[in-house]
Amino acid sequence: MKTNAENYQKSEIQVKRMGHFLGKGLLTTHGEAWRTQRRLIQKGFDRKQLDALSSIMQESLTESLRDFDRQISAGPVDIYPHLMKMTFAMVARSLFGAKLKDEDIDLVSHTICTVQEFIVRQTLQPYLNPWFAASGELRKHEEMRVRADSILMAYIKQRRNQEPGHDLLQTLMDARYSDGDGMSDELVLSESMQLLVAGHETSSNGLSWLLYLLSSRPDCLERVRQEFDSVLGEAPLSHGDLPKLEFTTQVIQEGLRLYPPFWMIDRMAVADDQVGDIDIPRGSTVIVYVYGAHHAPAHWQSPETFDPERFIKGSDKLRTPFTYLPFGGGPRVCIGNHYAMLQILMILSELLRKYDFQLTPGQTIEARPMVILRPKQGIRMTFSKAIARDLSSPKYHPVGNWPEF
Ligand code: HEM
Repeated sequence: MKTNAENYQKSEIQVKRMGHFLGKGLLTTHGEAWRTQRRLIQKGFDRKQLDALSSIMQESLTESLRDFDRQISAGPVDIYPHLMKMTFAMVARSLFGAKLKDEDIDLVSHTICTVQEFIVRQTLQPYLNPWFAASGELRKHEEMRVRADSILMAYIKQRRNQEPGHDLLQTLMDARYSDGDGMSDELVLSESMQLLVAGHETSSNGLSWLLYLLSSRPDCLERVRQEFDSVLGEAPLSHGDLPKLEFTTQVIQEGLRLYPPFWMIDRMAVADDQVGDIDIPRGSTVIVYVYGAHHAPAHWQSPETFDPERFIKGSDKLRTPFTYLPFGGGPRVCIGNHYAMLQILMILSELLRKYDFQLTPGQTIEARPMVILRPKQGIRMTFSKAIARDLSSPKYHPVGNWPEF
């Protein structure tokens, strides 16, 4: 991932299969083309830009919570699809601006989900590819993509004739190559689509596991609530609040350790190589087993225990490099990692402010390692309006009585 990273390119599923539907962009290119794009797009995720995006994100969240409020009043819900809807709307509006219409968000989200599932089928059952082509399955998915493209392209064309926005679309449009040229509309579109794909099910997945973990740890949940109360008071969260939310950040880091959304990262060796005493012939698929590294007893004390304190400030200096890598590592480390942390903290702060929540009893929660580490049968929870809490009465599990995971 770092040493000799150039020798390990993205695997066929990403470059060939995803590239067929998504065109060229950060996820599907490598070499000089990738490096140039990465440099330009990175600006969209710097501190100044995240400050500017905070208000669009907050606006989107307020809108999503209205819908969520209606859903939870009818009884227990599987939080997974709800959080996915919430985070996707947020990423989509961070890209295309607060005015992006709900129906357009829904159509693009549905397209991405359906096309992604199709790509997985193409990869797991490659012998069916001739049939997919002959039966019209392939064309059906291509047409879906064309429809989603045309919707997003209309926003891009419109923006070319409008006042500049404070969103990621503007960053993509304003970016300039060394010769002074900007990206074509087609490239802006495929980079936008790739950011939507990459940000689609990642933060929501992390958040779902986090709520599950917190529902079993009232002591941690209470500390998180107290930290939000003391840092934010009644105000909405903005990017500048992040360094003050130390414990909550540790809780999120520990959640991403136990349940890394990207449980593995795949690469293909371009040329022969050797790592330690292992020969890696050209063409080998190499899997970076993120889940394994995060749960290895050699690197983590009681690895299955939920213990946010292991991420106490400065602890990373004592850790063996690359034993904690929820966002990957090296030059292709997640470009949206700071955005994702902001997004998770923002949603968590509002959910805790508005609701108390409990895990619905009697369900088995299991992880299912698909492209992302999904909960196999979802995670059902009951939400009720948060009541004023009496913090003086010690009603929670004492530290030391924590359940194991
Ligand atoms: C908790 C949330 C997230 C997690 C755990 C996560 C994890 C990752 C990982 C592990 C990689 C590296 C993949 C590889 O090396 O093959 C990656 C890459 C990437 N992520 Fe994220 N991600 C998250 C959220 C996001 C969000 C919200 C966005 C965009 C808005 C995003 C955009 C990207 C992009 C564009 C890449 C490819 C970067 C490149 O190859 O240069 N991610 N992510």
